[in-house]
Amino acid sequence: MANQSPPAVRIDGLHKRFGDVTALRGIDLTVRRGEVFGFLGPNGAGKSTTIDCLLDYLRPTEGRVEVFGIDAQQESGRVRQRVGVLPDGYDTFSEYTARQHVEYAIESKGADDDPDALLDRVGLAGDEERVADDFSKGMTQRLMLAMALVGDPDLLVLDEPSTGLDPNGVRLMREIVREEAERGTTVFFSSHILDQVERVSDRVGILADGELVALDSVEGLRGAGAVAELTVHCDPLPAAAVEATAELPGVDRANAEDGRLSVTCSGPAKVDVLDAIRDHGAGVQDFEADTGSLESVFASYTGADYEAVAGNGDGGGDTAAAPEVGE
Ligand SMILES: Nc1ncnc2c1ncn2[C@@H]1O[C@H](COP(=O)(O)OP(=O)(O)OP(=O)(O)O)[C@@H](O)[C@H]1O
Repeated sequence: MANQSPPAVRIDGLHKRFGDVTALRGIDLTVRRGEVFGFLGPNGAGKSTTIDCLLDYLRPTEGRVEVFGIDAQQESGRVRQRVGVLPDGYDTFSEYTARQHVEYAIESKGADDDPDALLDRVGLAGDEERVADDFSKGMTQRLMLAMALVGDPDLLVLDEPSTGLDPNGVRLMREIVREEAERGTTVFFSSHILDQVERVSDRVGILADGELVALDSVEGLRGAGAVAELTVHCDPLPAAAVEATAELPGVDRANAEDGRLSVTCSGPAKVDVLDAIRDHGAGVQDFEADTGSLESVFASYTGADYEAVAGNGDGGGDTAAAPEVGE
């Protein structure tokens, strides 16, 4: 073999136009083997279009996509053999039962999975004989996930996987992503649900208006883009320390009250703040840092209002709640 380990996904100069609409404006992206990659962006940013080019459901206007070193357009059959897909929007075969759907996926891939075990894994034990047409949206999403897992794929592509899921379904989806990642599966999933992305991703790419505007770990993005709120408990707290802090680059605000210094600053300025306080004679007893959520990063890169995006009625369940703020 010429190359032992090409990345899971390599996207070079991907452009896609639909008539007058430019959906992708030159995406360059590499997804490493074994990582969980969250593809984040507001509605219409181009997430599904990118995924559709990766699976050869759409042909790029320009650019190239490779999956495990295989050209996604020239050899889409080979690519699909190694990929499990949960599409954004789906058509079930109305007269087929859940088990028949999974059996169909097993047959198409030439795999030998146990359909009932897969249905059990996605929480559909007991529903094997039911006709998929009778399924709720969330149950259909679970069924599609079972089909995506057929054949133990090397790459799982999940387009808006939380759509229609209740909080338990969202949690299950997260657990399955983690389990798959632990087994070495690469997971590429798109979402505008920040909480979902934040909890499971090794790295995140933010897409806005057809361009990749940020690419980093969740922590890296927070550090680079977010505002930090520091509360530093000091004894003593000399006025000089407060003044010096207020004048630091990256600091917006510094207020002292009852031996507590509250500072609003850019993420990277946090360390300078603590140094300056100590250098000016303050005795730092304790501090708390709220380093901001991915919400603020998302908003700063995309200009999108997270609340508007999260509350767009796609049934994100508990995911629509504000993300947990890290240390
Ligand atoms: N078949 C099509 N014909 C015309 N325009 C299209 C087509 N498919 C997508 N687009 C446009 O391309 C842009 C990107 O759409 P895409 O579906 O990739 O966004 P997305 O990030 O997946 O959005 P969402 O979060 O709403 O699913 C949008 O402006 C969309 O209207």
